[in-house]
Amino acid sequence: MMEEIARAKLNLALHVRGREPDGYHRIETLFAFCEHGDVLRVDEGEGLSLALEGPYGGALAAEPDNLVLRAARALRDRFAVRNGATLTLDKRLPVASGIGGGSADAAAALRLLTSWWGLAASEADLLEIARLLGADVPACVLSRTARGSGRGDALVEVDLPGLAGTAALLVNPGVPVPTGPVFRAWGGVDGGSLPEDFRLGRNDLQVPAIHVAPIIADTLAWLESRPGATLVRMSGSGATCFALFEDETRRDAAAADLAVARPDWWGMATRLC
Ligand SMILES: C[C@@](CO)(OP(=O)(O)O)[C@H](O)COP(=O)(O)OP(=O)(O)OC[C@H]1O[C@@H](n2ccc(N)nc2=O)[C@H](O)[C@@H]1O
Ligand SMILES: Nc1ncnc2c1ncn2[C@@H]1O[C@H](COP(=O)(O)OP(=O)(O)O)[C@@H](O)[C@H]1O
Repeated sequence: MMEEIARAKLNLALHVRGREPDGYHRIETLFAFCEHGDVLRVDEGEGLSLALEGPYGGALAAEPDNLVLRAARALRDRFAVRNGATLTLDKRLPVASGIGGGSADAAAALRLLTSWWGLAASEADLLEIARLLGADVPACVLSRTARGSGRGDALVEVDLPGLAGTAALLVNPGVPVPTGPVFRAWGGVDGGSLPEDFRLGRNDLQVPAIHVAPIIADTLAWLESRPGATLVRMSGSGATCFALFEDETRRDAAAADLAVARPDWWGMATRLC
């Protein structure tokens, strides 16, 4: 048995620069990754199979073509693999929530099966396969801090001193928000490029996402009122919002408050990688 973590992805800032004729959007974003996420395990088996467990496994039970299996098949076909794999996904991240759960799972499958099958696949090979699976999947293959442009799949790794280890609290108000409709609700006005300091940036999908799911505004307001929060923003197309904290003590206090004040919301106390 081998296992791989599918780290939650955060967009520390996300600027939408324009809409392409094919309906996709040009974005500039800063990707960062959390210490925690879903967990994918592999064991021996005939053919490819996937079992789901964990708090959000049920939410994916009806998914006809899980991204994990799509990634596994793409890798198997590319490298003419004859062996099978029995996969188990411990789904801890809420589905369709702006933290790339599905993308991170697909990326974890590529990394895990490369080791499990002993393939001579380079990171560049995995990035190429990832691009076909979704705009966010290449960033999740790296799972390292990076600036993304184009569709979010042209990546440049960045080293931001002091970012690793930053205490963070992720909060989701329990409403699944599909990505396509949020991009389509974007107002079409280019607010300018992503500044070097992501704290001075924005998430341009915040306003359209609040339009789709108004409870996101309450989530942001709740996080903003937490002592010690230094930055509060929505991630991706929502609805998950995050707060970065001065220290873990105040992050933990906020997480404890959440469990009491909003027991029906999902929260994850973590640190940036
Ligand atoms: C918004 C972001 C920010 O990181 O994250 P999530 O909210 O999904 O986590 C990503 O751009 C999402 O990437 P991903 O979820 O892989 O998107 P895809 O499956 O490729 O596309 C889903 C839909 O989103 C829209 N889309 C996606 C990326 C992009 N640059 N422009 C778009 O317009 C398209 O309508 C597309 O049909
Ligand atoms: N392993 C998976 N985890 C989550 N979603 C998946 C998975 N496989 C397929 N999907 C589909 O992909 C959609 C987007 O998922 P996800 O990547 O979690 O969105 P987001 O990036 O906004 O969090 C889901 O609504 C679901 O239908």
